[in-house]
Amino acid sequence: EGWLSLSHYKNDNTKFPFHAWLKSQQKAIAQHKTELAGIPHPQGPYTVRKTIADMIALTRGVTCEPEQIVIGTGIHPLIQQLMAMQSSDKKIAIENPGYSRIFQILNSLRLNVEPIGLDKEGIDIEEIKAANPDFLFITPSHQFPTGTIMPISRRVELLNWAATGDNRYIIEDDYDSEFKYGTDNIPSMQSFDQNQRVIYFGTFSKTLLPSFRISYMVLPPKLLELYQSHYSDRIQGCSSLELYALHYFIQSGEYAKHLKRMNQHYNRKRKRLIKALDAKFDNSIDIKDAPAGLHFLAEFDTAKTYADIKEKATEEKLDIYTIEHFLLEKTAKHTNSIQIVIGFASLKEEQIDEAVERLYRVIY
Ligand SMILES: Cc1ncc(COP(=O)(O)O)c(CN[C@H](CF)CCC(=O)O)c1O
Repeated sequence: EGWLSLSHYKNDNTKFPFHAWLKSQQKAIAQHKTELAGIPHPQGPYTVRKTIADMIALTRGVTCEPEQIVIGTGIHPLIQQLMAMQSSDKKIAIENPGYSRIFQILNSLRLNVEPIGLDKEGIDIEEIKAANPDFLFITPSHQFPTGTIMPISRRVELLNWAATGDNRYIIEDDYDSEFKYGTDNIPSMQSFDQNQRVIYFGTFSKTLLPSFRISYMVLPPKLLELYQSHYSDRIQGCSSLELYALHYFIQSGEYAKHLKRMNQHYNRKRKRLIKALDAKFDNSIDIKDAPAGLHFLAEFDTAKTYADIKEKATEEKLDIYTIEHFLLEKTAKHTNSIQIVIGFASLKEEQIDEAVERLYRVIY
């Protein structure tokens, strides 16, 4: 039989309301033929930015004007724009383990990038102070990939750190923050930043579909000025048809309805998967179960190496990513356990038992 996926890459497309999206696209065409005939504002159509600004104010406490929002075709091009307008002597710190793709991109821009370790509350503040970076790239809402939800105390410490240096910025990557299961939804760091030091990043990849390529950043006023002087002749990358469709999808309440449905759906699947894993692996598994997002980290007692695991996973046709995919310095020290990032979004509920069986055969 075919492959099963425990990858964190894919969403569950069986639940996407394609009909509702189609209706939003039809509305976009009916109402915006003039705009569709031209090229959009470099940051994306104002109407769409206003809708996003209103939404994140409500859901994440982000305070911003539509003028501060820059829409882009993913976090990668947005980060590239942000960093390309900085002088090349800037230093960026990034969580390790963390989002290795961003790490690669920042390195390819020949920037000074420094991996920073984590403690149980998230990124290590002592290491940050020692590194003294100009930018700090973090995922406080659900640390990628360990899942840690950064407590408010650590967030305040980081905001104080940012405020006590000139031109220090925190890049808050709030991906998959829309998915919380039974735990309170801590507002964004941007919402309690008093010194305009937080650059807020959001994406529709996790809540809609990653192939839509619709993401955005919220720039503090000073960086917005720099952006507008650098990129006034830039052309927005996203399709205006899709952006206006997004606008109607949100305005019609379909987006909120979809989020509610997906939270319930993912929570049910997550609980069932964890139950099946605990039953099969008994006490040889330690699940770092942060009740958030579309994946969690699990540690397994085994003498196997990461190379063995990868090879066996291919044999078993099980799509999984070990912690190695997220280590920025690619040195997974060999101990008597291995860590795997388990994504549950694309797995169907009826496939859970089979996936757990295969995982067991991969590890033992
Ligand atoms: C930490 C993090 N912040 C943002 C995104 C959203 O990016 P975009 O779709 O461009 O808006 C992702 C999505 N990451 C991809 C799918 F999971 C790739 C994962 C990998 O490279 O391991 C992510 O992990």
